[in-house]
Amino acid sequence: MLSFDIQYHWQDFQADYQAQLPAGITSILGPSGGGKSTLLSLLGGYLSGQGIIEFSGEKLDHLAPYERPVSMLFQSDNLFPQLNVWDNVAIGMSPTRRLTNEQNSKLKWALEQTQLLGFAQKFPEQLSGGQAQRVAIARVLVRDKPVLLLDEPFSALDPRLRDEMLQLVRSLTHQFNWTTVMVTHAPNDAKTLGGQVMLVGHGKVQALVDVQALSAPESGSLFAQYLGL
Ligand SMILES: Nc1ncnc2c1ncn2[C@@H]1O[C@H](COP(=O)(O)OP(=O)(O)OP(=O)(O)O)[C@@H](O)[C@H]1O
Repeated sequence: MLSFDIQYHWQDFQADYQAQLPAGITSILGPSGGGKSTLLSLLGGYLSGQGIIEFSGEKLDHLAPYERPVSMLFQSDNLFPQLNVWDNVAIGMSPTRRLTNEQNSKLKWALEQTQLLGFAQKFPEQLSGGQAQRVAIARVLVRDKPVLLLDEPFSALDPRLRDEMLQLVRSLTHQFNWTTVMVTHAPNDAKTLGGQVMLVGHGKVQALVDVQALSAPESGSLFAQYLGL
């Protein structure tokens, strides 16, 4: 269970987020500027607020990003351009990229899972957008953290590839029992991922419901308003 009760201010923006998220997938939807990315950055430790963040009973709020049981994937720039695919993943396990035999096997396994075995020697500039995001997912796999935060990582991909990536995140989340939280602007992404959806607006968690509610939102509900129904 990932639970949080966080207060955060920045200039005119005042946020106060509370929720409890079980293992599985939660997609965050909501209007632009409503505070979705801010919430993700607070959970990842890239911004600091007041309050409490707990994962499985462990308090995270005083931990630096790298000490948290969390991996984060951004829309782009997840890779080091000067390192090849193998090294971009290796750095997730060891800053020096010197790996034990066991770590080497794990890296190979992660490249297999993300269908990148043939790309190990390629550099980021030689990859398509989808391949680059798969490398970032391979790094998430070797880091082996139970919480995965995604900030619109697939929004620049064409629909078919985007769907493939969402399916990959969905199956890895279930396979490894991750708590995955993804910000998106597309209600369809949330439907593909399954799980639950959280509506964030005006710096607050306004609703948290099963994703099926998106297909038939109650008239007058906040989700219906957000979807323009
Ligand atoms: N440290 C910060 N630096 C710059 N802006 C910040 C910071 N913290 C909060 N904000 C502001 O917080 C508000 C919420 O932004 P945020 O990016 O979280 O919204 P969002 O829902 O993710 O929007 P979008 O869908 O457009 O990405 C904005 O007004 C933003 O300018």
